[in-house]
Amino acid sequence: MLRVGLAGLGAVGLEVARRLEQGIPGLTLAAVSVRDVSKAQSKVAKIGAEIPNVALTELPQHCDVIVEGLPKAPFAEIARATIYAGKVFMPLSVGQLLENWDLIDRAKETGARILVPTGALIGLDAVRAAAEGDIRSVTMITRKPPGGLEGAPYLVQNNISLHGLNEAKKVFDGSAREGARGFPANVNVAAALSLAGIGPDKTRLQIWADPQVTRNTHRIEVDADTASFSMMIENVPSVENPRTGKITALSAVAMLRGLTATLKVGT
Ligand SMILES: NC(=O)C1=CN([C@@H]2O[C@H](COP(=O)(O)OP(=O)(O)OC[C@H]3O[C@@H](n4cnc5c(N)ncnc54)[C@H](O)[C@@H]3O)[C@@H](O)[C@H]2O)C=CC1
Ligand SMILES: O=C([O-])CC(=O)C(=O)O
Repeated sequence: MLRVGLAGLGAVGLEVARRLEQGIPGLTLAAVSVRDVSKAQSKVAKIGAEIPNVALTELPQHCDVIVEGLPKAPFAEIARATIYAGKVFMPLSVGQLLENWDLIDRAKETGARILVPTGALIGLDAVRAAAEGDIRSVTMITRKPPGGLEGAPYLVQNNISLHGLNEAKKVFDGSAREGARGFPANVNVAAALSLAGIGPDKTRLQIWADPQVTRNTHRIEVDADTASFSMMIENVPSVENPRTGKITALSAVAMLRGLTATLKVGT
């Protein structure tokens, strides 16, 4: 049995916990790290009892694989602990991976692996395949309801107000790296896309605050020597955190399932 640990039990962690508790062959939920154990227990009864709640830095001692579903601030703590312990690290806060890039070299030394799920996105298999050839450009255009973008550091720093918006407004146009830094709770998908393709500085990103959309929408356009393709996903917001598409947690579940599956489909 592969022992899975969950860092954070919000929209992503909670759904992964529920799915693991329902049963995934070859995987067991071994430990969690949450701040409010009684709240977690009200959602998944075994937490705090059969499933221990431990400090972030201790989680890797109990597990083989850690799924990270935290806000930006505690990311580095669990990422470092997992990678230093030589375990498998599955981050959802992918933008923070760009901010802690030394971890890749550290993982090479310790034997840790960093597996980034497709998350709230689409088609990273095609982007990775195209990257084996020559990709000329990758552009992502994200549209979110204004409320989902409120409070983003880039908006605050640039005095961009979304109050009373009644038509779509482009609030960012730049690289995936700058976008992930300025909107850490919104475009982890752009960071993942950039890592699958041509990197965070060459991947272009636009972010629109759009009062007409109710779903977080990401459109990707790729131009490569092997193919040109465009893809779009409209994410149903999760109940626990409307900024996070429901599919995000399920992408992590699908990746976990692939760790032990006999038949694995997709790149
Ligand atoms: N890669 C992707 O495609 C996507 C990534 N995300 C990112 O994934 C991450 C998780 O997203 P959600 O589950 O929606 O976030 P969330 O806000 O619903 O949950 C985060 C949880 O972490 C807990 N937490 C905070 N500090 C903690 C600490 N020190 N120790 C233990 N727990 C702590 C909070 O109490 C909360 O329950 C976020 O960074 C989000 O931006 C979200 C959507 C898509
Ligand atoms: O759920 C989404 O559509 C994307 C998202 O929040 C992120 O990438 O951080």
